[in-house]
Amino acid sequence: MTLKIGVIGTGMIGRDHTRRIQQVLAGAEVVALSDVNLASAESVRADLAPNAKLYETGEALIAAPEVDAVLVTSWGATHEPYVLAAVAAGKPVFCEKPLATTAEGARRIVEAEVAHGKRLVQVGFMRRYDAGYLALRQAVQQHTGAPILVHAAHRNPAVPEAYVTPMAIHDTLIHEIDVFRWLLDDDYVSARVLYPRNAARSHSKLRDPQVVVLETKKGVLIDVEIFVNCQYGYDIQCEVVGEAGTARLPEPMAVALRLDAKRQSSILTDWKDRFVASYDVELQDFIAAASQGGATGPSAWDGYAAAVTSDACVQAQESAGQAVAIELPARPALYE
Ligand SMILES: NC(=O)C1=CN([C@@H]2O[C@H](COP(=O)(O)OP(=O)(O)OC[C@H]3O[C@@H](n4cnc5c(N)ncnc54)[C@H](O)[C@@H]3O)[C@@H](O)[C@H]2O)C=CC1
Ligand SMILES: O=C1[C@@H](O)[C@H](O)[C@@H](O)[C@H](O)[C@H]1O
Repeated sequence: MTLKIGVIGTGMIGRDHTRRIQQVLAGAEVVALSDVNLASAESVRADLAPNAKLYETGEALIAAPEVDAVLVTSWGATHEPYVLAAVAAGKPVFCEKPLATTAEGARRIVEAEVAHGKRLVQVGFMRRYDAGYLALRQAVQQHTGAPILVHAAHRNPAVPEAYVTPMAIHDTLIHEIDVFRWLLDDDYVSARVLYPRNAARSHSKLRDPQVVVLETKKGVLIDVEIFVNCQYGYDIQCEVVGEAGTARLPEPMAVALRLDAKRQSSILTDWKDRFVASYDVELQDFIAAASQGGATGPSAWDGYAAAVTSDACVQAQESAGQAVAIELPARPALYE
């Protein structure tokens, strides 16, 4: 069976996911496209999916009889209504992060899915599929002993002028928020945010870098540096300190050069290249589960937990170093 997918939002990642479905992955085909900017959908159709039908609205695409499953890759604030519409239609839906821009919005999706009685939603937390993070998790489970500390960094070379302080949480830290719950099999109890002086390349609406300190239920302390104008590259770092030893996220493969009296190797600059294989595996996983009418991988509950945590982190950004409590209600049985 070929899974017939409709894509809502054909910008940077919608285009890239369409490319992987059409050219890299097996078992699926993009049959429908929609974007508020129809010219963008038209261009993706011309370049990648000539047989796809264009829809003026995401709602019409979700309702279309030829669409078996939906990809939501539009702007974050538009995700919630599309995911709710897909769940109401009983269609599996892959939603890029964030699941919703507020915890209440994500909670509404959890409630709709629980009422439906079966998982339909996968959230685009692709790091869970990254070979490096999978190896790190195995090392933590088998070798380091119980984790005590995590030191991490999320560095982007540069961001556009429109990127402001809370986006460091909603847009960027959200990946760490999810991956550390998964890596440590734990949940958060509090968040703090600390600021050094602003980097010279920043501006009045962006505190950069910043350090987020998360504490977990099991007592692990996690410090994450977010530095989105670090200039030198796209650099994701993570070290877990356990009772018996430490484990570090592997560096992406890079040729080791000895040249001009220096040892050197390149650092990536684009998140698309850093996680290219993980995006492939997460979407192949979606195709497999959606072909059976369901969903797997990062769930709506994970999207909700991330939204609750990111709301607390944004509050902590405004609380001058004070800890902000993080509390989740009981996890519904659907997500056990
Ligand atoms: N997992 C990951 O590593 C990444 C995830 N993302 C997430 O993917 C989403 C899209 O990001 P980008 O592709 O970078 O943004 P983008 O701005 O390049 O593309 C978004 C597209 O959505 C369209 N759009 C906006 N509102 C819409 C609506 N109501 N209905 C239909 N289309 C609408 C826009 O016209 C645009 O073409 C965001 O939620 C972002 O956080 C983005 C980059 C990486
Ligand atoms: O999701 C992503 C972007 O939206 C975000 O802006 C970047 O900071 C992240 O590294 C990337 O993975």
